[in-house]
Amino acid sequence: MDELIPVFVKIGLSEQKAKETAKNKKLAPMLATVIDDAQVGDGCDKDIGILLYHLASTITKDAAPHRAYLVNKITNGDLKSNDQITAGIKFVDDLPSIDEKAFDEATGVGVVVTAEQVKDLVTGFINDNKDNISANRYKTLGPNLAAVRKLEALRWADGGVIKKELDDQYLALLGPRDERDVPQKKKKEPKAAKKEAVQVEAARPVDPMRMFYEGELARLHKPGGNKQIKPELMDEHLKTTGGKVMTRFPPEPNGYLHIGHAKAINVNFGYAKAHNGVTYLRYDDTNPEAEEEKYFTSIIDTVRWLGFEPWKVTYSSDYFQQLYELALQLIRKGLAYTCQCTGEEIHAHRGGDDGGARTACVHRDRPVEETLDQFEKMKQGRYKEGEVTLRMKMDLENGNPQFWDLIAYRVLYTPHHRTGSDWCIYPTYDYTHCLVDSFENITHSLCTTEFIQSRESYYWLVDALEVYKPVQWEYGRLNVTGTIMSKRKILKMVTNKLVNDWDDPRLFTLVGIRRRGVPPEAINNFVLELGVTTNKTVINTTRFDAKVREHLDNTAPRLMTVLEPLKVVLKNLADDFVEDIVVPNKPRDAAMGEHTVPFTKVLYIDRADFREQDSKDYYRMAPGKSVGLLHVKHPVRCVDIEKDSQGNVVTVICEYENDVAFKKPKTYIHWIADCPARGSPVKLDEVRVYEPLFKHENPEKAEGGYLNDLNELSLSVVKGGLATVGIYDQVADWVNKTGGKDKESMRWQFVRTGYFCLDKDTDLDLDLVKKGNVKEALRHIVVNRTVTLKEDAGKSS
Ligand SMILES: Nc1ncnc2c1ncn2[C@@H]1O[C@H](COP(=O)(O)OP(=O)(O)OP(=O)(O)O)[C@@H](O)[C@H]1O
Ligand SMILES: NC(=O)CC[C@H](N)C(=O)O
Repeated sequence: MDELIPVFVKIGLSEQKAKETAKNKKLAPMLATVIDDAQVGDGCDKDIGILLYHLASTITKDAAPHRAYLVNKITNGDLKSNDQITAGIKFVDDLPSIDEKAFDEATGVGVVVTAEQVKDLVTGFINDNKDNISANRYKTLGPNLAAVRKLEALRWADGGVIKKELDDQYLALLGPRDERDVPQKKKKEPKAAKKEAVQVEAARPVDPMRMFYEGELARLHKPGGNKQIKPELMDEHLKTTGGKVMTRFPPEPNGYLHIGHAKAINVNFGYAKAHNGVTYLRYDDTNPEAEEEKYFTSIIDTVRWLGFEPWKVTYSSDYFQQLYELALQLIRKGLAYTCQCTGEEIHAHRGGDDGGARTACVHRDRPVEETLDQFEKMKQGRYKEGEVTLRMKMDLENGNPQFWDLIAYRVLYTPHHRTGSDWCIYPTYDYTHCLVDSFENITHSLCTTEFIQSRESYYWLVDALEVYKPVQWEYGRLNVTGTIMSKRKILKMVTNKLVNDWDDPRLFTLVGIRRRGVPPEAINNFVLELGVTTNKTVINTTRFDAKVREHLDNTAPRLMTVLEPLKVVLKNLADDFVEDIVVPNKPRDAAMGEHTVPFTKVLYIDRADFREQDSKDYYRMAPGKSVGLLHVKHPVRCVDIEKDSQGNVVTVICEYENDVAFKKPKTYIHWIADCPARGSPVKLDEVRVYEPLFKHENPEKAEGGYLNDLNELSLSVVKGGLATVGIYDQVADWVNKTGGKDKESMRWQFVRTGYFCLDKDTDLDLDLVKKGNVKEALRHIVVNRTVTLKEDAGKSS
């Protein structure tokens, strides 16, 4: 693509860079397209050219449909830095359509940070951290530069200006670098000790709570710092709360929680915890049509399972009377009116969609008395559903689509799960959320960024009613690709029986991943380590799996199992030969305990560990070859095979090489003794192996939508698997430690196979286990594969 070189030079790339770029098969055509979009084939300002280059080299597949939009934002001068472009790509990634205001907000369009502001903020930062900087000197410069750059107020400032300011202030505080700042050469340590030191370093946990002390969340106001329309509102608030941080997690009880909610739970409970505050679990139950008892129960269960205890459990419906009384006040203030417009009329009045202006409806100026009368009739059930609403008189001039005459109340005759038929008028989210936050003295109303535009109406309403005003702060949603998270869509899969239920382990509902064996700690660490900023986070399920694996690797006992058994006979051992072998539950971790398994003449190995045709790069069992059996002293050599009438190998005859000079085998495989006297092997009645539920990264964009994108191979059930008797000790141990109620918390690494857990369909008699008879207690064993052993699962997938 040499013909592109001069074009690339014209936009400001050096000759060298242009040549390199032209050689790059992916980047060259993308940059050419971007240049085309920008219509700068004949050249442009170098600054613009560099930005276009950054766009072309970093744009993702999912952001590509919005390429032209981003190009335009660069050429019109809205996006001025690589950082803004990166934020822009992230923002449009996977979006069907773009709201310009939200885009501008997310990318810092129009935000100017002066050198003076940089100076002030850096000075403040240095003052706050003076002790540490004075003690540790220039060693702190790198980490502090990173920390300063993360300050929300400097989000869009020039990186070079920040660095220079920090360098200057370090110099002023510490003077020039001297011998104290020369990095110490590490002393050479003996090999073994060095290895240990590295391991200790790697195992040190990062404090996942750190984001609440630094970064965007650390700069939220302190209780008492949020201005009120009347100062006495704050006095009263502080008197009630004692200055405590108060947050809330407010799910709508219309489905089960999903992994995105784990982020919301961690943010709300985590922020409060980090500041010695408290968190409400508030069921946002203002829509009786979608709510069911089972969802309420599951939500609190899941919050507790994740390790959080609500300070109080409340319901928006607790406040129906209070909300109603405030609605009367709003009407009396002339700030609400009953409206008989249809949904379409309201939509049309809103304007905006096709550039049309907003218009008031004929009901907007009806007399207060008339509204009071009609609102009373709404309450008395004298209107049909959809016939009338109560609307707030917000703002018709404003361009914010979420801030205009929003609906406050509607008529619904579905009985409410808590208030029954007491009410037939129900408040909307826009009316309820901010007021209930206010009643509960919430200090920080933390929610996801799709509510940014609702912030204006939130503040309007509390101020209009002159009640305490919390602060709303938004963080980016967690989206996981390769799955579906929306409750409505999962419900559709459940009702169409495309999955077994909400807790189907293939789903990313929290009950689903819990049943799949994922430990709550892994979920919490996963969401916290992703960080909490206003950016939307899009993560692939494989990244989640990696986190789960990491946790289980440290915590799950090992067990030898074979999913597809192949019989092995050690011909040189006596028929009644039995040796007890002690197997650690986790190698090199004595604290995890051990179990004992018999080693006998007849064994089972995994069929996948045997091949009739040997090859050079194959180290497992094959005719003539010697292979190790895990935890067994000597290797075994395959000397013969027996086949059935169809030519399938049914028995592998081996010699136990206890008589020949020991030679370390290239590999060790797992095995299980056939020793009925010791209860070995233990039958695994069902091993449920899960693969991704959908075929594509983005199931919604698949042809025919997500319902047509299901992977037929997402569940396979293996029957006839076997485990060593170690399973008995491990289950007994787990029951003793945990009580054994949550079966999925019995988790293992099945050696060389994957991570598994006990499924709730397992028949386990806890009383018998407690009486010491675990063998009889464990009657029907069902296990779920939580994750494969490695990302590229190889043979275990
Ligand atoms: N994917 C997500 N990432 C982070 N927070 C989320 C996510 N989904 C929901 N939340 C937050 O969890 C809280 C409770 O949400 P609620 O149950 O009302 O969810 P929702 O937005 O209706 O969920 P969905 O649309 O996914 O079914 C809200 O504050 C919401 O913003
Ligand atoms: N402000 C919020 O956190 C919104 C919660 C609300 N239950 C919703 O998602 O609709």
